[in-house]
Amino acid sequence: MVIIGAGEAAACAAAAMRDAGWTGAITIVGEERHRPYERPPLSKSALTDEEQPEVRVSAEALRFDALGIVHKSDTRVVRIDRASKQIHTLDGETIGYDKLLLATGAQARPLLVGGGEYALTLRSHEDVWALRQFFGKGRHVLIVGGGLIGLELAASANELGACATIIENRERLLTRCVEAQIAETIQKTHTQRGNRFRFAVDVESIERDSVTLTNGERIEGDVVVAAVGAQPDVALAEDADIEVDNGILTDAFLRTSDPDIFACGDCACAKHPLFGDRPRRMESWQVARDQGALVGRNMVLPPVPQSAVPWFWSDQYDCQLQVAGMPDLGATVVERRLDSETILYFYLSKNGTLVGAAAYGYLRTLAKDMLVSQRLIAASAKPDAAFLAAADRRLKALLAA
Ligand SMILES: Cc1cc2nc3c(=O)[nH]c(=O)nc-3n(C[C@H](O)[C@H](O)[C@H](O)COP(=O)(O)OP(=O)(O)OC[C@H]3O[C@@H](n4cnc5c(N)ncnc54)[C@H](O)[C@@H]3O)c2cc1C
Repeated sequence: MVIIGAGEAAACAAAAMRDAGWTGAITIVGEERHRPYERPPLSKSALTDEEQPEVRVSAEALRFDALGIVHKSDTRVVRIDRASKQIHTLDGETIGYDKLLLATGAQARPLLVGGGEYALTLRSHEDVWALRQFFGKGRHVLIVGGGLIGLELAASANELGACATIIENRERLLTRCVEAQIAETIQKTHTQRGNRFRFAVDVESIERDSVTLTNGERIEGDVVVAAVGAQPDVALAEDADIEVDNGILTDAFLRTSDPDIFACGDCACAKHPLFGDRPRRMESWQVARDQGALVGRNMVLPPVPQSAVPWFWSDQYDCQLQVAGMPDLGATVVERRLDSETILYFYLSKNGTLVGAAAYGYLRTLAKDMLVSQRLIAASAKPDAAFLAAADRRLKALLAA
């Protein structure tokens, strides 16, 4: 078993292969110098903690030695030869495989405007080092992109006494993943703390310490950060003629168009039996873990399809955003107000099936309902909309129905 990429998904897959009974060799080849580590803290505690940030190694990677899993770090794979079932590394090494897993993740999307090279990005532990020096008291951080990473960066900058200006080319924040009401609340939280926004305008050009917008405005700051999304790392798959479309395409069992090659995590665009025929690519820690665990199992045992409900979160200040399932498949949206700060939306498909849920506010208030929502989505439940809306009625009762 060979795995390309040494992130969260790879670590879970390798451990799952052993858990499924595989006793042969497992080799993970990753270009970073660290053992697989958790990326979510990079935009949060790794920036705000006073101490120097340490790599937080994934739980499964701590078991590599005990499980007899070989991890080749600092090693970039440059080619897959499907005919001879071998991969080739930049150092000239050749490694043969019986089954191969692509867990190559994603890279921060660069800003393709004049001076785009001045903008810093955040994907790796090393990127945090570059950013930290600009996140102190009195600094002004210019963030291009009002998505989750951009907003978390703005919150972290703010917590350290800096001010952030977010430039977003859509009319509002988070158009892709949440209701306008949640986006407005998030924006308000930032504004109250002194962060600023520019909407519906693009960046024309960048200099080391300023951005010029397409409306002619020039904003000065200490650093420019590009937070304009991530692109799946599909180059190896494309070169090997494996099917790719916004990620490495897989069926619900996480098999690619080559029966001996699998894909999972941020690089994979996978079918999911709960959410129709269209394959979906998710950038989520939990999805990377769930898909890793499933694919590791499927590479050893008779395969079973994805069933875990996709889920992600974002922490900003003392609030959390959580999204489960596929809200974009919803035809009807039902609001459930949990308290003055915390709101939950349910997304029902045309036939009344619960396909998604999104909540924003205090974790302690929303956590239970979001857990139940995931279970209802997994069960393809068709809950009564009035029941969902009534915050005094316990969602758990719907599980028994
Ligand atoms: C700053 C940040 C904050 C985040 N916060 C959250 C959050 O709050 N909540 C949430 O749900 N998700 C969050 N995520 C997303 C989550 O971390 C990712 O979805 C998850 O890490 C994906 O894991 P992965 O293993 O698929 O890919 P990755 O973690 O990207 O790992 C892929 C690895 O493969 C390596 N690789 C690629 N190509 C090659 C090659 N040719 N040869 C060798 N190695 C190669 C890469 O260098 C990388 O180390 C965050 C991500 C970032 C970047």
